[in-house]
Amino acid sequence: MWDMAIPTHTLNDGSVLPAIGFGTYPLKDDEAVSGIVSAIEAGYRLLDTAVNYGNEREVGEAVRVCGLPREELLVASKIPGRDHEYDAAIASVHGSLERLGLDYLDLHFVHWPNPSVGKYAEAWRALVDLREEGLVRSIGVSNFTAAHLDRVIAETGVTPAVNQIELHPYFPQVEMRAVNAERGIQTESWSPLGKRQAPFAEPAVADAAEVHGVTPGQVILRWQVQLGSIPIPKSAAPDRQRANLDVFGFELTDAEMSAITALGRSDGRLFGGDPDTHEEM
Ligand SMILES: NC(=O)C1=CN([C@@H]2O[C@H](COP(=O)(O)OP(=O)(O)OC[C@H]3O[C@@H](n4cnc5c(N)ncnc54)[C@H](OP(=O)(O)O)[C@@H]3O)[C@@H](O)[C@H]2O)C=CC1
Ligand SMILES: O=C(O)C(=O)[C@@H](O)[C@H](O)C(=O)CO
Repeated sequence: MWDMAIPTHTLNDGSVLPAIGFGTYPLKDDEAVSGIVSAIEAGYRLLDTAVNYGNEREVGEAVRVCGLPREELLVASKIPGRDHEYDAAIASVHGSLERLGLDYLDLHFVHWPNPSVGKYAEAWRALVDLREEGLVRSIGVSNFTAAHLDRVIAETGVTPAVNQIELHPYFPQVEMRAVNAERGIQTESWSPLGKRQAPFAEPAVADAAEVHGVTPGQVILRWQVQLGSIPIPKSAAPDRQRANLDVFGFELTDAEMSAITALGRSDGRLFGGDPDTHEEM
């Protein structure tokens, strides 16, 4: 599908995702279109957006002007918390398609469970039906715990293909990665570099960077790849976009992997986004 030497993961529905994707938040307007086009030129094929990022139009525009056929790109978006009721969720996905200017999505997520509202299983049922219709190729969830996953599986008999969760060295998600793997769900990592609090100076990261002759960012993304999760780093800068993709030419040792995972801490979440309590409408 894509010509670069990027490994792939086959999902539980048979679809294939590249081992790394491109995060588009908070890119907007012209910076978003040019930034996404340069990411595609660098070799990214999986583009991650959401209704709440307010940039679906820009993502669609980048897909149209980048010069690649639509089918070589994988576009993912997300249903916001305010649209969890079944009909609203269906309308939300149609709205995403309209803003993107696309006739199908490759992947669509329930963005957050918002358990106090308690309707995430309705949004999931809507995605199951939209996949049947062919409007969405693969369906996933984001920020779901084991209990949220088990509820949607029990209610629909359909297991999400992907669970996109916060995952970076300060929050390595050992337990949730196992929860996903036990259910045959592919993990994706949001804020894979740790956003602006990136742990680039941590000795576990900096020392590995020196040993392998790469940057700290590349070490963290390689750690993500070796964990088996799909990171979706965001960068507006073409040089960092290229560097972030260039993580398939070296391998971290078991000791280096463990030392980075050991940076995890109980208060490691970036903004306290605990899926059991965080409300994102
Ligand atoms: N499902 C969910 O709830 C969530 C999903 N997401 C998704 O995850 C994506 C990525 O997460 P995000 O929060 O952006 O965090 P990232 O961990 O991807 O970090 C992005 C930040 O790091 C900088 N950066 C990128 N590459 C490098 C590098 N090699 N060296 C130094 N700095 C670098 C970027 O700046 P610059 O642009 O200047 O390079 C930017 O400030 C989002 O874009 C979004 O698609 C994010 C949060 C929640
Ligand atoms: O970016 C996303 O996908 C989110 O879900 C937001 O929570 C985002 O990370 C944010 O705005 C954090 O303050």
